[in-house]
Amino acid sequence: MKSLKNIKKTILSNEWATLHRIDYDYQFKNGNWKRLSRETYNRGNGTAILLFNPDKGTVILTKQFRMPAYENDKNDGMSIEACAGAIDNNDNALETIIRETEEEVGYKITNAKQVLSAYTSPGALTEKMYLFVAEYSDAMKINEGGGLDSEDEEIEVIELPFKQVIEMVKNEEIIDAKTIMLVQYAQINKLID
Ligand SMILES: Nc1nc2c(ncn2[C@@H]2O[C@H](COP(=O)(O)OP(=O)(O)O[C@H]3O[C@H](CO)[C@@H](O)[C@H](O)[C@@H]3O)[C@@H](O)[C@H]2O)c(=O)[nH]1
Ligand SMILES: [Mg+2]
Repeated sequence: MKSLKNIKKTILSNEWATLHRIDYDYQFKNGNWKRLSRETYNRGNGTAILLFNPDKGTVILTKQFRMPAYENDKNDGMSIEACAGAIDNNDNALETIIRETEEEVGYKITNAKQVLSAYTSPGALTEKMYLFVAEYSDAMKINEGGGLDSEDEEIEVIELPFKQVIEMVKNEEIIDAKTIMLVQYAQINKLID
């Protein structure tokens, strides 16, 4: 454990999620102590899943408007991503991703496997993401997906050849980190030929 003491947390904002300022004494390798301050944004942990069909050579992705991406790029703000959802307080990652898969893309899966976990932005976010893969088939489709109206979600479900998705990562049409990690996991582990 790093040498840390006198940790003081102050809430700067507490609406949808919580932004803290954390002040702490930190000991450098040379033995000197210094009081430092970092802001941390806490919206809980998250899950994402790459659904793949080895017979068809396809994967299921989503497309939706993301305000933070719009704010940064000032283009249309549309983001192509693996199906993903935040983990509610009393749920675990597996329960969450099964529910999100049903709500967002309309597939009932039973075989999700966690393959990676990742801090998505450890300099600013407390969020750790649990990344899954699962095989899907047309028979598992139980609704249209699209997300919850009650949460104002408007999610387009897209089924694409995996080869095309690899090109979309290369040409930067897909620039969402969790999605790139999952696509590259699938490539490295040859989930689809
Ligand atoms: N009012 C309000 N609603 C919000 C806010 N932020 C998110 N929401 C809403 O909360 C819901 C969250 O949907 P989820 O499907 O659970 O999460 P997500 O937005 O897909 O996020 C997933 O991917 C993120 C990006 O990679 C991850 O950060 C996150 O943990 C999760 O895995 C969405 O309806 C979204 O519009 C906010 O600041 N204010
Ligand atoms: Mg989502």
